[in-house]
Formats: sequence, structure tokens, C-alpha cells
Amino acid sequence: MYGSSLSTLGEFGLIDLIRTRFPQPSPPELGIGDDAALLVPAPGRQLAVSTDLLAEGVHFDRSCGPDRLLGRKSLAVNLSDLAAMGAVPRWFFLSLALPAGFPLAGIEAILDGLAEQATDHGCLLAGGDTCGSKSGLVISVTIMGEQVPELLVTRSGARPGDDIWVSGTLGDAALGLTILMQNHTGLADGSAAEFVVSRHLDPTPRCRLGQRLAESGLISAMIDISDGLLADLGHVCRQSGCGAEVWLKELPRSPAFEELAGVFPDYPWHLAAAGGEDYELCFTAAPEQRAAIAGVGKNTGIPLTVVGKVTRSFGRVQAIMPDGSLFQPPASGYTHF
Ligand SMILES: Nc1ncnc2c1ncn2[C@@H]1O[C@H](COP(=O)(O)OP(=O)(O)OP(=O)(O)O)[C@@H](O)[C@H]1O
Ligand SMILES: Cc1ncc(C[n+]2csc(CCOP(=O)(O)O)c2C)c(N)n1
Ligand SMILES: [Mg+2]
Repeated sequence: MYGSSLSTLGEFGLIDLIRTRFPQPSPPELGIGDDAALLVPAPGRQLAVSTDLLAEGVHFDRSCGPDRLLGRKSLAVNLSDLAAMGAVPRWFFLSLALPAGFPLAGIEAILDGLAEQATDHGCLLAGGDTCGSKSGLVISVTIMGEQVPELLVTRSGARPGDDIWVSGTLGDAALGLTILMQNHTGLADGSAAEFVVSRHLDPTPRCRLGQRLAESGLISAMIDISDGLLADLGHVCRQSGCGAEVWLKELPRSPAFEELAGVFPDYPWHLAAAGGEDYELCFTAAPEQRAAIAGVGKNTGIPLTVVGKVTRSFGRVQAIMPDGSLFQPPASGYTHF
């Protein structure tokens, strides 16, 4: 129906194909097809807008996982940014730069993954942009969400003495990437390696948790962990005018991470403390809120752990080893340049 290749389909054929795959906003809103989308936020809500792209060779290697998961991840990383603000996802925009000859089956699989993730999180594709790429595939997503203004959580509200919390477990995605880069194929179903690889290829954005924490009014600042805990906590500290102390022995690690950590000559603290792409939430809150925050964790079914304290030393993020010594990671997180 659409021709057998990207060149016979063409730019506008591809846009038509995308339009048929995603439910569209209904009047008075307008989605794909005009010079701009027309969107109507709910009365009294503020918009939260974020953009994140995935570039071939930088964020993914197509031989390491199915294209469908690339589609899921390209929306997941954006959902995670909205989760960190406590915003509810509503619309997203999809921009694709496709190398000539990119297989149509690959595009369809990416769209399948995006559509699954969009349905799961109740957000609508409202537009985008499409062009050729002279190098690799680029998938860029811009997401828009909304929230009552007073409930939105920023990076700038942490105060000395606050607890530092993280959701879920840390280090799985970085360990999964290490395994993928070592060219492991045919990972056994249910194995520890399969678990950490799936945490890398198909991260779970903590949308409901982020919204519940924001609505609870219990927390002072929040960020999602995309580059690594120490690096991302550094952003919170700089924007809040404070510092942080992180106790490595408290970092929550999955049973799969613990099982695989044994093969390293040294325990891989750097993966849990500074490995990227876990897409967990890191947030701060006054110590009096501990019990109430634990209750939010219970209600959402996501483990929440106190891993450190906000300090007065501006911009300084210290990681403490289990023996009390200072940990010096090779890097505090992923950097692009
Ligand atoms: N090229 C750019 N032009 C304008 N603003 C930018 C640009 N790149 C980043 N920013 C802004 O800088 C801030 C930090 O962006 P950054 O990408 O580090 O955050 P993030 O999306 O949470 O992290 P990550 O990309 O690792 O998920 C955001 O406000 C973002 O909008
Ligand atoms: C093939 C390949 N090589 C390396 C990595 C690791 N990586 C790339 S970007 C990033 C941080 C988040 O990105 P951003 O800051 O752009 O949101 C990390 C940890 C990967 N995923 N795939
Ligand atoms: Mg972020």
C-alpha cells in the first residue's frame, strides 16, 4: 500500500503512514497536517515542555536491540523528564532523520514501539519533522505535559539537611550496556544479564511516581537520572546552591546487578553511582517527611531509598565508600564532548 521502500514512499508518504499509526487530537485541537499543531492545556494548568534525542552511534547501536525498543526508549527518555517535574504527559512531537535506504520495516517497528509507549502513558502525537540523514538515524522527541503550577517540582529547591532519595535500582542500565558492548548474544531468558540489558534497552519512566511525589507536596527538588546519579545530583546542587554527600553502600542495587558484579575485579560502584540511563528519579525532602514518602513508595509499588544528605558545601557532590573513604569515580556521569 505504501510502496516497498523509503524512496518510493517519499517524505509525505511517510508522514501519512505516521498519521495513520497514531490517534490524533480532536477539535478544537489540531495535530499532524498543518503548519503548527493547535493544543489546549486544561484550565489552570501550566505546560511542561522537554526535548531529548537519540542519535545512532551515540545513544544506540541498531545491532544491539530491536528497532521497536528504540521507539519505546525515544519516548521513555522524554516521559522521564516530565516525571521529574511531576507533570502529566499530554502531547509529543516526533522528528526523524533517516539515512537513505533505511528499511521500511525498521521504521514501522520504531513507530510500533512509540505507539505502545504513547498508549501506555496517554499522550498523543501532535506533529514532528522528517528529513534525510547523511550519517545515522536520529530520533528526536519533544514532549508536552501539564500540571497545576504550584505542584511542579524543579531542580532548585533542595536545602541543607534534606534527605537524598532515589527510586528503583541503580547501575542496571550501565551494566546492561557493558554486556551489550561485549557482544553477548542469545542471553538466556530470565537471566541476570537479560534483566540488566532490558533495563538499558527498554527503561521504565517513573511517571506515576513523579506525579504522586509532586502532588504530595513532600519533596523539595527532583531530577531524573539520565547521565548518572552523581552528575545529575550535581545539577540539583548547583541549582539549589548546596552540596551533597552520597553513601555508596546505601545505593539500591538489583539482585541481577549483585549477581553480575562478582565478575568485576573490583565491585563496580562506578556503574551504580555514575552509570547513566537508569531513568530513575532522584529527589530531596526534609527528614520529617520520611514516613510519608515511604508511603508514596508503597502505594506506587516502587522502592524508594535514602542514599545521602544535602550539605552546605556549594556544588560539591561527595561519594562515600562503605569503608568511609572518598570514592573517586572515573567520571561523575556520561558527557558528550
Ligand atoms: N541545544 C540547546 N539549546 C537550548 N537549550 C538547551 C540545549 N541543550 C540543552 N538545553 C537546555 O539545558 C537544560 C539541561 O538540559 P539537559 O539535556 O542536560 O537535561 P536533561 O534532558 O534532563 O538531560 P538528558 O538529556 O541527559 O536527559 C534544559 O533546560 C534544556 O532545555
Ligand atoms: C552505543 C552507545 N554507546 C554509549 C551509550 C551510553 N550513553 C549514551 S548517551 C548517555 C547519557 C544519556 O544521554 P543524554 O545526556 O543525551 O540524554 C549514555 C549513558 C549508549 N547508550 N549507547
Ligand atoms: Mg532530565
